[in-house]
Amino acid sequence: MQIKEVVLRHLKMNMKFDFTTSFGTIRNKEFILVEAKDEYGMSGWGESVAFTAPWYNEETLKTNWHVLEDFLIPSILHKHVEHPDIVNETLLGIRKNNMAKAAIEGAVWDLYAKRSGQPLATALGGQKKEIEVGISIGIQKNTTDLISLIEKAINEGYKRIKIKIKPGKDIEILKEIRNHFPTLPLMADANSAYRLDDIERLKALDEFKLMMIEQPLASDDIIDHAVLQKQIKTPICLDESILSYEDARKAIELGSCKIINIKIGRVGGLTEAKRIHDLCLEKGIGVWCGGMLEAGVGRAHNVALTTLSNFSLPGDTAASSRYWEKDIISPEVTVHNGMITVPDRPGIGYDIDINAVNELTVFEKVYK
Ligand SMILES: O=C(O)CCC(=O)c1ccccc1C(=O)O
Ligand SMILES: [Mg+2]
Repeated sequence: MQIKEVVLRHLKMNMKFDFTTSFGTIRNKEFILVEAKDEYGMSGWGESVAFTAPWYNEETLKTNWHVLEDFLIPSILHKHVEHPDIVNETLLGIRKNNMAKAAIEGAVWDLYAKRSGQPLATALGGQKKEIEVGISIGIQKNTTDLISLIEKAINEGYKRIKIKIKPGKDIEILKEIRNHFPTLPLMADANSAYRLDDIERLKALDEFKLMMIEQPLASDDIIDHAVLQKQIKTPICLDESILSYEDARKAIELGSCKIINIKIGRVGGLTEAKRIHDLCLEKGIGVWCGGMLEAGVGRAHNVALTTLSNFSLPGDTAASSRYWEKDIISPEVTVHNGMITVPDRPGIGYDIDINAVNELTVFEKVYK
């Protein structure tokens, strides 16, 4: 196929809630939507998960726009693209900037799947017809609020609950949660808020029988995590530290984690995400699909990826309606009893609500 035109749109969407993690509070969602058109005028869609501030990682909406406009779009525009697997290879001259790469690669994957008349999930090799999902709840002002949010999520059927923790907002809170919900599938995400010096505090979390603790130590670390894993019972799941297949290989070899949270944006696209998934399957490492508060396009990509066999743990892909009054896709992503039914139409399998997209777009630019 030939990519004849790419449209970048900067969208602003109101989120239903503020999302607080150990690194800060995300209030509203601004992101880049990528539309790639082929020689027949057919469109594929991708979404950048970079936020406006470089808190989670170093990328931002503006750095993504720059990298897309000046490097990534010129490197694929009017080129012959046999298969989306080669997109990242073609873009290899560019280091990191994984969220920018994933956004354009995702659009090409959607286009490829549509052209070949198959759902994106099938094009990726996924077999599941429905996927299990959990929910990620931010840090709350008080534990009473947190408990009631957890209760609501359980009643909605979510298969596991993830809470955000940091030093001082951990042991007491988890104790309270366990008092209310002794057997709840529960995990905690620290977003790099601890250091090895906090080891006693981290050991104290073992008694809560968490499914895992996500990214307790530094965002670029795999050495200290290996030291920590030997001293705590709770399985460590890495998020921020794993940017590629190579990172995953090294972390697994060192024993830095027992589980990996795969985020398409963080690893530079679906092709790399699939490679990491396959490696983890071979090495007996559990995987699940992380979330970045995505709008509909990114959410649809997460659904498709999660159909691969080794996504054996519930991910963070909650229903569209949890985040948005109205999503940019139709139908929206819905969750029943903690399950999402995988769409069986070609490509991402959800239509783009172009009126909604136009309403939410603050700036757009066409490249051809
Ligand atoms: O609901 C979601 O999309 C997942 C939310 C989440 O946990 C998260 C959201 C923003 C940035 C980082 C993370 C994370 O997984 O660490
Ligand atoms: Mg995380």
